[in-house]
Amino acid sequence: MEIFTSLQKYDYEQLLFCQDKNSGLKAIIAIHDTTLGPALGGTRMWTYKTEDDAIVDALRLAKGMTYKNAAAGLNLGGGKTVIIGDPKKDKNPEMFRAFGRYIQGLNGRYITAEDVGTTEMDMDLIHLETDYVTGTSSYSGASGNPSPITALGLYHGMKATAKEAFGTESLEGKTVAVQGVGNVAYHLCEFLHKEGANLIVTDINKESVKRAVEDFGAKAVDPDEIYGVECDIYAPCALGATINDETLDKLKAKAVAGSANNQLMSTKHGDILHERGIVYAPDYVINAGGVINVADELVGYNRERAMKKVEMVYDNVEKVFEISKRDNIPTHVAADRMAEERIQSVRNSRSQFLRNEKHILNFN
Ligand SMILES: NC(=O)C1=CN([C@@H]2O[C@H](COP(=O)(O)OP(=O)(O)OC[C@H]3O[C@@H](n4cnc5c(N)ncnc54)[C@H](O)[C@@H]3O)[C@@H](O)[C@H]2O)C=CC1
Ligand SMILES: CC(C)CC(=O)C(=O)O
Repeated sequence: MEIFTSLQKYDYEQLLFCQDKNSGLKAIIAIHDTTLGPALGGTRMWTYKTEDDAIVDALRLAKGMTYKNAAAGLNLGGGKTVIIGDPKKDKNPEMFRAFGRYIQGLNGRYITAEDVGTTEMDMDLIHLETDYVTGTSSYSGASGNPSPITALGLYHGMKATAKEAFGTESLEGKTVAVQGVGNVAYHLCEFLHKEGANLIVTDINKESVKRAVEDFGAKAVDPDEIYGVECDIYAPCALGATINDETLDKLKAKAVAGSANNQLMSTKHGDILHERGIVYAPDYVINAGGVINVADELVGYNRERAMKKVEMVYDNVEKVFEISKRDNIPTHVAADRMAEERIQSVRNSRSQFLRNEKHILNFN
């Protein structure tokens, strides 16, 4: 891969490769843009087929965080880490401590949290080496695992999506097809079940499927079947790029609203959803609940205030639909416009993030 060509294409600031032989750490930290503030974004641990796949994932996820944080109104830039390895087999405490020291070396340009494959316990280990970590469990001002709060934001955003697609925000009697019932989607299913929605679920992990079937009366289907099921809303909550050439023609849903990052394989697929009249709630707008919650730690965590901000996911999703209709553009373009306008307005007055005594990180 031509690294600088890739960085220049979407204007990335920094890409770091962190290696620790002792613990087996192989981490890639991508910092996309710090115009709005320090880059905040989670750490994913995953078994990538190639190192290039890991780099591409880190880059795509970091850019998504820039847009997510901007669209959510946070004074934070975008970054993300991927650790190469199997989260079930390759973790050890020294690995996360070594990673924490690399984060500390960035002196606040990057702050981390959980993502797929990492847990509160991992964040606690990172915290032994640096304060630039959120979503920890046992420290004063910690907000814990963000997944249930991401689910809450997603639920609010799904209601805004239902209002746009069906004229009512009620999800009672609606059928939601959930792909991947992990940390976020399990809690989403709980909210949906309480409201009286019908659930169709799938996961490559049979235990997760069993739990959703037993706890919420969900109907289970095989992973490949989820795209073609009769449903009102398709909720992609596993990994990215599941809206692609192959799956689009199978989709029967009238709306797409899920937690996964980078749901569209390419922007072309967002255009096709728009042309077909399928209401798409842009991923980084609807899944911002978790980052909104952990960001509150940076100003002294207050759960009540954080929950109020997470409710705003409804308004943000609604705003995207309004821009989309006003300008007659697909919703993914509308969301990008909303985020880019905010970044540009700040960029006009200052450029890269520079820590100063007025900044959010200097809260005491
Ligand atoms: N955890 C959080 O607070 C946030 C998560 N996200 C995104 O939401 C998505 C889900 O995150 P988590 O629930 O934390 O992760 P998770 O790892 O707990 O859940 C993902 C689930 O998807 C399943 N899965 C993977 N590939 C699959 C496939 N091909 N078909 C069906 N199931 C499959 C996994 O077995 C797992 O149960 C990820 O894309 C993540 O980046 C976004 C914002 C915040
Ligand atoms: C704190 C995390 C929930 C942030 C993140 O990495 C994400 O929203 O994807």
